[in-house]
Amino acid sequence: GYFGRYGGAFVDSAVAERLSELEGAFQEALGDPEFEREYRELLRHYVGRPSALTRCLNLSSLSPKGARMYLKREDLNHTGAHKINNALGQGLLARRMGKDRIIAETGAGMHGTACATVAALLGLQCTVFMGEQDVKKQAPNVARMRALGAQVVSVSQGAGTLKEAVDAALDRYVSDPGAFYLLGSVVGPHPYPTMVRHFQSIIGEEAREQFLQVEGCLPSHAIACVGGGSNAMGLFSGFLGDPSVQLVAVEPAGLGLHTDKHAASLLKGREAVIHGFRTYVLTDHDGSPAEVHSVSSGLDYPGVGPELAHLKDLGRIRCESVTDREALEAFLTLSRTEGIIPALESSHAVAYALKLLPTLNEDQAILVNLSGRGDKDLDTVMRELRL
Ligand SMILES: CC/C=C(/N=C/c1c(COP(=O)(O)O)cnc(C)c1O)C(=O)O
Repeated sequence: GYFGRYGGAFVDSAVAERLSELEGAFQEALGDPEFEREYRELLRHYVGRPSALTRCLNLSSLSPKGARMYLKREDLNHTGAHKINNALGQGLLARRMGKDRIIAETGAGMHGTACATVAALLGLQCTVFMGEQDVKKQAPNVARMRALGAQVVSVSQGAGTLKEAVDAALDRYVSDPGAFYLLGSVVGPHPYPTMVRHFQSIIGEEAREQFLQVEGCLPSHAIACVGGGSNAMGLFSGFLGDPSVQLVAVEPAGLGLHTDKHAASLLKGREAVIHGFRTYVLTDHDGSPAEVHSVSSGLDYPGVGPELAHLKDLGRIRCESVTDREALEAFLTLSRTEGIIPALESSHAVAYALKLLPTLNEDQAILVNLSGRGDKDLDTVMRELRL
């Protein structure tokens, strides 16, 4: 369960026992054609895959030398983000293991909504832990989770954001041995980073085929925002074998990397253990996870996936960042130029792409993961931009 020096499972023996049972069930499911068939059938007929690859015709015209920009439309999936790809896969695994209740963490509420959706579909009980700050900031998703029958537990500890939601979910996992923890990103103890990457790899598999079909060549850059790293690993996994494709991980610079109000774990973190795995962590003076900040709840996390940490050390991915302000501006630019309202998380990838596009020439085309839709963020954007 290691990616170079990162990953592993730093948990007590009782939890280690359950994680190895989980890994066994996952490996068995991978070997069962029936599991794969049912997963792929639901991706098609329930999630609505393959998700579109949309060319930004108007934005592309902004690039003086004719470079083109494409969006992988994970915002068009059922529930409005990439999170459903993973929630569905793990939900099927939970049912296969005979579990009747799932627990989850959420920040933006997209993973929580995906879990509540899959629980309704598969007849499972669902409890979602959510920081009280995010309960306020992503209220539309709290209503959606409750409408879908999930119990949403507000977490008041600490900053009341994603880190505390994960803490609370892990506590419940320990105290309730019958619960299945449906973890929402490529983080946490082994096998979660491997399992979540597997269930998100459909993104890169489709995008590579679609891009070759429409452009007749590979993208010069594949760009994704990074919170825990699951939409990025999903996209990147389709191109790891193509060294000509520059993989760009875009982190939240919040109020600036020179402040402590950001969540750029890859760019500014140091090696440490968080939530049972070793990775780049933003820590405070005593080495514990620092309080972090991003305008987008889904990127507001002090850790990052171990595979991304390893790919950074290998030099296989480029780590970039954009500020809250740049993400908010990109939210409006995409909405008003292409008629597509992106999630604030995804707006970080769009903001970087908009800076990159003018520097490219007519034989280059870039691919941006539009990881989710921005309805949940409208109040925040209207307030922050005084619209
Ligand atoms: C699992 C906690 C993260 C959540 N969301 C993260 C997120 C992210 C960042 O998560 P990763 O892809 O795992 O880095 C990107 N795009 C959208 C639309 C997101 O909602 C959530 O609770 O919905």
